[in-house]
Amino acid sequence: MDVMTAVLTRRSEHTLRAPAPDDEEFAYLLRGASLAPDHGRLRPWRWILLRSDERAELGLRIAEETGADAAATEALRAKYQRAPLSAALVFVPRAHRIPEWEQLAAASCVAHALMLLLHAREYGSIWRTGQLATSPGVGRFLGLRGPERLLGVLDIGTPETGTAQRRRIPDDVSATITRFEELSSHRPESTPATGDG
Ligand SMILES: Cc1cc2nc3c(=O)[nH]c(=O)nc-3n(C[C@H](O)[C@H](O)[C@H](O)COP(=O)(O)O)c2cc1C
Repeated sequence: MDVMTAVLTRRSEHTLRAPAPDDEEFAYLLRGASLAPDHGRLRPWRWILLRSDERAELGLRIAEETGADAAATEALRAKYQRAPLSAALVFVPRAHRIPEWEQLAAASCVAHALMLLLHAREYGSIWRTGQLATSPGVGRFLGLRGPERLLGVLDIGTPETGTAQRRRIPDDVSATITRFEELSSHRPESTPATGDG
């Protein structure tokens, strides 16, 4: 699959079944994704893979925190078992002259590269955040340390409908592009030099 096709046909997949990549295949794909732009090559991220019952724990931690009743707890438990693999993306900011926002951008780039590589292998994925990303209980469960921050999980598996070339027509985003020469006519006049300087 060429890159443009991958970009045009990837979708966030809400319904994911087995199989998902095993640990070895995930590591292989991540190795490729790790070549995404990364100022300073700081690799400010790490991943925690959750499978089977481990995923349910995410929902249970949120249920504990929100005081969910039995039915809501069960719903949360099921919610976080939707996909065969949940790959938690942990942002690991490095103490470095490269500002933190650039490191966060690098972590986002690696996630997108990974999603495209998964898609090219006919896996589906969706980046999920919500309560999960801000829950202190989930952070403790995942063993986050110091300044680390959970950026969410990539749910990964095989899309129910297959990845059959659901090519999309991209929106017209030309209005977001300005040619510099168009800007210049609106620039304020430079103040003429006065006085005897
Ligand atoms: C940082 C981030 C967080 C997201 N969190 C969620 C989420 O919590 N739940 C969800 O259904 N989708 C989530 N998404 C997926 C977006 O909703 C999705 O990418 C968007 O609707 C466009 O759909 P597409 O990926 O199929 O093109 C997230 C995407 C990003 C980049």
